[in-house]
Amino acid sequence: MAAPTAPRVLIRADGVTKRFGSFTAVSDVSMHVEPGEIVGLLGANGAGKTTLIRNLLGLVIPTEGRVEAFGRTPDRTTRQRLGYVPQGLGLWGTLTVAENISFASAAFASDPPPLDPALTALENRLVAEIGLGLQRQLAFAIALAHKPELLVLDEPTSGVEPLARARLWDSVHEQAEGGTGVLVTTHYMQEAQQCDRLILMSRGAAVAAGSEREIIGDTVACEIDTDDWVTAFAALDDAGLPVTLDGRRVRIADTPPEAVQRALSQVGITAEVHQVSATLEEKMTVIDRGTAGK
Ligand SMILES: Nc1ncnc2c1ncn2[C@@H]1O[C@H](COP(=O)(O)OP(=O)(O)OP(=O)(O)O)[C@@H](O)[C@H]1O
Repeated sequence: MAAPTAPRVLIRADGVTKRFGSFTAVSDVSMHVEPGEIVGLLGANGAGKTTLIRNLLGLVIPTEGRVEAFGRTPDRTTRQRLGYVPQGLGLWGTLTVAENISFASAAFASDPPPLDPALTALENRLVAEIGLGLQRQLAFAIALAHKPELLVLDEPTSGVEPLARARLWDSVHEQAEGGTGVLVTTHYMQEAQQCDRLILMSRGAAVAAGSEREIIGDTVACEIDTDDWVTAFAALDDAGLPVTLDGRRVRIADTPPEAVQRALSQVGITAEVHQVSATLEEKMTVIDRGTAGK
């Protein structure tokens, strides 16, 4: 019987560290993306997501470790096989919509992408003069025009209104269903559910990986039932506990109920405290607190 073949890896980082002077922006990160999967790179601002992507694309050279795109060191030929939408979108503001498309089609030897009628109507307008939402749509259409095997999207939904955000995720899923691998960064933890696999970054390091469920593991949070949620929140915050608000419900991750009750009793609040599974956001807070000062 033939040995099973290893899944084809589109892009891979192996022990990648990137330093800028004495500052370590990415610390010993290993990860990969396979065809047809959506891998989410999650982390707060400054966690190192963009720097990792820039290493993977060959735009900066790792200080240590190795990156591979389509089985080789990233270069101009590997760039032809991927679609990249950077945070700044990578469009030419002083060229028209049509000129941006021609430029990209010439660079990638591809046909012009099909455009939404709203964009077609603005073909002769300078990109700098059209709204950010349409600019994002254009950047996305251009990134897909040459039918990339891998799509790399850096914060594609940042500042995007909810409907456009949902449409964008639909397009991402459509690409993945067609076999394209997707690497997407976001600092919106709610978007984790859109991904097949997550990598959490904190202060340059990949601190957790897996599905949302796997990453949360058995971390729990306390939920407090009280009408005086303002006082409760302030008291728990003053006690240095990782307190968050879910609507008007006060939650504290990774803290024993007794410690919560103690902090509440200091301000004269007696409330029921239930333990529930932590959210991904809470898990991230717990991890961030754990890595603070390291
Ligand atoms: N060229 C550079 N020189 C010095 N420091 C840099 C450089 N590029 C990035 N950094 C620093 O590296 C850290 C990680 O930045 P990076 O942009 O990778 O984070 P991020 O997770 O993508 O966050 P954001 O969502 O805000 O872009 C930041 O502290 C940033 O200031």
